[in-house]
Amino acid sequence: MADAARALSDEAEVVPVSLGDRSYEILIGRGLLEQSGARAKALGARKVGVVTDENVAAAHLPRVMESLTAAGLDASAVVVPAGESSKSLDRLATVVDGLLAARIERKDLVLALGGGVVGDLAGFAASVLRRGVRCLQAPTSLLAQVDSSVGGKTGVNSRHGKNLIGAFHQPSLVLADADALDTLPEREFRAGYAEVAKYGLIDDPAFFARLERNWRQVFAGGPERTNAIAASCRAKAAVVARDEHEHGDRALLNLGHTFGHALEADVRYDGARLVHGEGVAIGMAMAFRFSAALGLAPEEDAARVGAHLATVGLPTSPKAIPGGVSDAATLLGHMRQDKKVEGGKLTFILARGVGKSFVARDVDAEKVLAFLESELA
Ligand SMILES: O=C(O)C(=O)C[C@@H](O)[C@H](O)[C@H](O)COP(=O)(O)O
Repeated sequence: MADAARALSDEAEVVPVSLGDRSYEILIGRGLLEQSGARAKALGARKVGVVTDENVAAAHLPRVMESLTAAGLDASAVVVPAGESSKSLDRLATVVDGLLAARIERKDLVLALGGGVVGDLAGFAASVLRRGVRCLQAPTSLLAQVDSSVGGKTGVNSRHGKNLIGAFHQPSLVLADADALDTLPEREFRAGYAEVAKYGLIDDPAFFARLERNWRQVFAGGPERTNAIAASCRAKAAVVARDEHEHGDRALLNLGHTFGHALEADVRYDGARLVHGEGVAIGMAMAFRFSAALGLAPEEDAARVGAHLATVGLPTSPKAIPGGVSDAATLLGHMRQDKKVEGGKLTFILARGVGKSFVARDVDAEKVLAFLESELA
């Protein structure tokens, strides 16, 4: 890293992601968007193609463009509509076209400015542009800061399911600017909190217990929020460093996602009814209830998980989704498209208790169906 960028890092918390020659840093702190020009320059770019959405552009694009041009970089922007519907092949084509029109070259940078949708879309665009251009992730939502901007999963949705078209493309740097969370709508913040709680539920019961005690401070901002973000990034970085391409225990990060993605697909990614983090909250509560129903986890742990998520205002049942969802067989059909399916067999992340999650392969579809029926009754 160049000296100027190293000096700037002193003010931010730095979480390394160790992946050999593709290693990078996650910087967590205030005022990082204003440093995007210096950071991009330190990465050796001449041009930067910013990809963002209409809402984030209104809130943050001017200061990012100013920072890039002040650093002497040639900056352009592609702005997409906000919401999950932008994670489509059609939108990908317009983003790639915009980046090509701006003549973003191989040694330049794509800067993903936004939440999970923008990060996944822009990251995927960077992975295919001229067969691979580097990407700087500048996540502006809690969900993107603690999860989707880290680890290199990029992609778009298909009519067959969520994130079914994509690539692993690690970012070159992640700038998680705490200032961006100050103006995040409460529903978005809460949805991102589901992914924070996930890290405790996977393998860190002490972190989950701390969240149970201190969630109000996390919502309020200040050091407890920064601690929660940094702890989440450290947890994710460790898993990604062990298993970058999800051959093994990276699948643990999918806790709640098999049910959650099926619900998102079922409502056709209608964010007015269900956003991703809400789907994950319902999915995690279901994964614990399913684990209890299978006799794997104590009923009290399932109840405890549901109670905490509900306490912060997250939905915990598919019946809470406005407009309702399809029947159990249809939901099971969505799950059969999950990327963790192997030889047609369903894989779930189940738990033996809080902080004791594991990957369960070859889960009996009849048992899943019966469980879904009970959840919808
Ligand atoms: O990074 C991972 O690995 C995850 O599974 C994190 C998830 O929270 C994230 O939503 C991810 O994009 C889902 O991945 P998918 O492979 O199930 O599409």
